[in-house]
Amino acid sequence: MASPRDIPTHATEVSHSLSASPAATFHSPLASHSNSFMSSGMMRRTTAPKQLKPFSTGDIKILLLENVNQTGQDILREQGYQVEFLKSSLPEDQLIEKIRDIHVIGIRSKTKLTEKVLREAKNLLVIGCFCIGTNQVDLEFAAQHGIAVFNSPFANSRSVAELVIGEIIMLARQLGDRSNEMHHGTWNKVSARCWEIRGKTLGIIGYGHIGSQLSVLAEAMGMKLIYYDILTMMAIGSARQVPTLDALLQEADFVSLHVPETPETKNMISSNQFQQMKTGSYLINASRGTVVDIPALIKAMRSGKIAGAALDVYPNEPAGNGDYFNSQLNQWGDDLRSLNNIILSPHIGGSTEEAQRAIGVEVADALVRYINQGVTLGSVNLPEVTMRSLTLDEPDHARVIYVHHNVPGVLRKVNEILADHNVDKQITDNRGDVAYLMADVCGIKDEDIKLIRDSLDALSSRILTRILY
Ligand SMILES: NC(=O)c1ccc[n+]([C@@H]2O[C@H](COP(=O)([O-])OP(=O)(O)OC[C@H]3O[C@@H](n4cnc5c(N)ncnc54)[C@H](O)[C@@H]3O)[C@@H](O)[C@H]2O)c1
Ligand SMILES: O=C(O)[C@H](O)COP(=O)(O)O
Repeated sequence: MASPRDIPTHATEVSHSLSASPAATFHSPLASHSNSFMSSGMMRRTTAPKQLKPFSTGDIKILLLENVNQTGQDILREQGYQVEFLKSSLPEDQLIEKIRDIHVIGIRSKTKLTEKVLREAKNLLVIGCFCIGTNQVDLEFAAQHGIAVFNSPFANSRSVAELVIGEIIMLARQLGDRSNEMHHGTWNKVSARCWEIRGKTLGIIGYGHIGSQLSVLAEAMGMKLIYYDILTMMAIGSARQVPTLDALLQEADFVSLHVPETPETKNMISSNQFQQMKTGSYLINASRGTVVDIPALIKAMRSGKIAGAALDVYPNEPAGNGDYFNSQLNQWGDDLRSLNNIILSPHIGGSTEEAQRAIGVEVADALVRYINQGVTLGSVNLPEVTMRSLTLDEPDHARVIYVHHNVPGVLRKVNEILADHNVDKQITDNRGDVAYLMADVCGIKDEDIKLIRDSLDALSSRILTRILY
C-alpha cells in the first residue's frame, strides 16, 4: 500500500495519479470516483482546483473514535478514504495496536495520544481533535515527527456557556436537589438559601472563547461580571478584569472555571482557594477535571463554605457510556455523590447537535485540506502555511512539502535541490523548532519527483517529505 507519508516510487503509479486527478471541488470524491464525476459534467471547468495526491485516496485509512459526528464521517467518506468508526475511546493497548496501521486519527477529549502511543504511529500523518481541548495529545512530540494536529477552537463555546448559565440558576435555586426529591416522591417546598441571580457577582476564571461568551449571557441576566486571566483581555459590556485569582475569589458569589489543562491550572482551586471564597458561594467547573482538587471541594461543601457546585469534568472519565462513574474510577466518587446541591454531568458541555455538527464539518475539512493539499491552516502544532490550489491548467505541477528542523541553511539546500525546476511559488514558516516549507514546482516529470523526494529525504534537517501532484 502506498503510504501518504511516502511518495510512490514506480512511474506507473505516478503517471496514473497525474492523469487521474479529478477537477474536484473540496468535498468531491477522488480518483476512484472520477468516472462518475466525468459523466455528471463536473469536470467541465478547466480552471477547477486540481486535487493533489501521491496516493490513491482509497488507501488512506482513518480511525474515528469517540462518536465523531456524522457530518465529519460523511466528509471523509466522500473523499473515498477508508473510515473506521467507533463510538467510544480505546484503552492504550488497543489504541497502540490500531494506530500502527492508520494514516489519520479522529478523537475527542478522552483518547490520550501520548508519546508512548504516537511512537507506534509510524504511518500517522494527521490527528483531528473533534473538540476544543488538545491537552490529550502530545503536541510537541507530534510536531517533531511531522504529524499535524487540528481542532475546532470555538464551535462548542456557546453550548458550554449556555450550560453554565443553566447551572448557575439551578444551584441558586437548589433545583437539582428538589428535582431528585420529587423523583423519589418527596414534596419539599423551601425558599431558605434560594436566591435570584440578578445582582449577584459571577467570577470567570479564563476569559477566552467560553469565558467571554458566558460573560455576555450572564450580564444579560443582570449579573455583575468580574474575570481573571493571565492575559490582559478586553472586557465585554461592563465586565471588569481583576488583577489576581484571590481578588476574584473574594468578590464572586459564583465562580466559573474556563481555563485549559496546563501544569499551572492543575489543582488551581484547592483548600487555600476555597478559604478565599465567600461563605455560601458556588463553584462551577466545565473546563478540565484536573483544575479542581475534588477532595478539597468535598471538604469545603461539607463545612458549608461552598453552598453548591456543578462539575462537568473529572480527573478520570470513562472511555464510553455505561455504569462506570464509580469509586473505582475516582476514589472520592461516593463522597461526591453524597453532597447536597451538587450537579454532576458527564462532560456534556459541548455536547449539542449544533456544536457537534459544526465541529464535524470544521475538523473533517481541515483534515481533507491537509491530506490532499498539505495546507496547515488551523493547525495547533505546526506553522500555519497555505497556498492556493493548483488547477487542471497546471497538469505537470507538483507541490513539495518539506517539514524540517528549524536550523540555518535549510532553504539554501532545498533550493539547490529544486534549482533545475521552475518554482512557481514557495512559502515557509516555523513554529519553534519545526519549520514547514511548501513549494509548487512546474514542468515536473515522473522521474523528477522521485529524485526530488530522495534528495530532500537525505538532508539531515528532514522530519517529513511529501510530494503531492
Ligand atoms: N466541558 C466541556 O465540554 C468543554 C467544552 C469546551 C471546552 N472545554 C474546556 O474549556 C477550556 C477553555 O476553553 P476556551 O475555548 O474558552 O479556551 P480559550 O483558549 O479560548 O480560553 C482560555 C483562557 O484561559 C486563560 N488562561 C490560561 N491559563 C490560565 C491561568 N493559569 N490562569 C488564568 N487564566 C488562564 C487563557 O489566557 C485564555 O484566555 C478548554 O481548554 C477545554 O479544556 C470544556
Ligand atoms: O475540549 C472540548 O471541546 C470539550 O471538553 C468537549 O470534549 P468532548 O468532545 O470529548 O465532549
